Amino acid sequence: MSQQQLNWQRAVIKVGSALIAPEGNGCKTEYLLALARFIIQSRKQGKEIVLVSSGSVAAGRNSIASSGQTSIAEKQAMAAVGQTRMMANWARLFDFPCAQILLTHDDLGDRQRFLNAKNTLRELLKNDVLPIINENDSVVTDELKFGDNDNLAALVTLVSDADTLIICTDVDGLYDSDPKANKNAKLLKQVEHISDEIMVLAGDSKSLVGTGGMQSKLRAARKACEQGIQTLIVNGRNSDVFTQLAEGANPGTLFNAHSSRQKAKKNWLKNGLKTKGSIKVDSGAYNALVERGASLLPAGVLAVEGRFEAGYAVQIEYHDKPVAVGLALYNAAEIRKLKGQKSTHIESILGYHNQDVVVHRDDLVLL
Ligand SMILES: Nc1ncnc2c1ncn2[C@@H]1O[C@H](COP(=O)(O)OP(=O)(O)O)[C@@H](O)[C@H]1O
Ligand SMILES: N[C@@H](CCC(=O)OP(=O)(O)O)C(=O)O
Repeated sequence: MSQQQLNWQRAVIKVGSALIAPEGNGCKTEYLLALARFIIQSRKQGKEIVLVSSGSVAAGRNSIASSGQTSIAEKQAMAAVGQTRMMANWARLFDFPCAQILLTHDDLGDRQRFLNAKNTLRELLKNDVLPIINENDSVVTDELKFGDNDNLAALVTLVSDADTLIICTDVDGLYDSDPKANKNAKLLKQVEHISDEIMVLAGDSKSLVGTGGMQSKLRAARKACEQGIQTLIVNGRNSDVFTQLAEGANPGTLFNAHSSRQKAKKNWLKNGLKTKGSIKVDSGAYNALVERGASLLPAGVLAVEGRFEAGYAVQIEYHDKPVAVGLALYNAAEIRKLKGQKSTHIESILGYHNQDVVVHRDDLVLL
């Protein structure tokens, strides 16, 4: 076992169909109890968790007639039945509320919807609700698909601003070859860098009900690690895994983040999204951002330059010097109207009220 103590504050936990519906036709709680205990315990310690749960198709399979190969329409109908069952299965394990979010690729590609998903998650976590996310299987077509929930989970770490991704599956982690095909396969405890040599270790076999296989888990891990998010692949069928996770140990394969979260976020905000304008702030706002790591309130805004929509990256300037980049929660014209105003006046000025702040501290990095 690795000696490295795991440190995390907000994790996305991805649970594969193999754990929700191990026989491929209907939900079970057998493999979810230890994970649920871990979630409850972690939340009590003040940590935050977002679940990405597969299993809707497998959970609904026994209610939709299908002869031979299942058609897309049949699968989508299975997902429609199974999604509510899967949610009910989770909800009975917790005495706090669970919330369902169903996403398509299109949702996260659109700035406004990306921002809405971000804001919703933030509110849910603030209210101690457990968000449970799946792909909106009943409506997606191939072009709009994430493809698999490992990929979806990697994107959700970005939307939810998590620091850790934990992928729970039915094997102990990444082996040097498929453990189901080779009984001498060796488990890799830690991977510093997901190189092409590491990528080819994953075979293309899947569990009875899985979609992505190990290859998609490695692609997801690589995506997350590049964004500064450490990733673990663990065996969710083994209850001892969650005892170890709770102790800060690595019970599977740990993929180290390639850079710091802050550095990756800065790169994403500056280069990935490209800043579209700037917001000039007063000394009070400057001090709040720099010294207290606070969000930017409308009261501290002096001027706005450029044209941008909500969800775009903007530069924040003090005395004409760039001090931070962040995601704007309102568009340029709206922020012009809000400049110097109290947050309590947002509703009367704009006619609606989304957030109290113009840029949230979670979506802001200092330069
Ligand atoms: N190198 C490897 N190490 C571990 N598992 C592998 C490897 N290559 C292929 N696999 C297969 O990947 C499967 C897990 O993927 P998948 O069936 O999609 O699970 P899930 O339903 O949890 O997403 C394992 O059951 C295993 O057979
Ligand atoms: N969205 C689909 C699962 C897709 C998927 O990637 O499944 P899995 O490989 O079991 O994580 C469902 O809920 O059935």
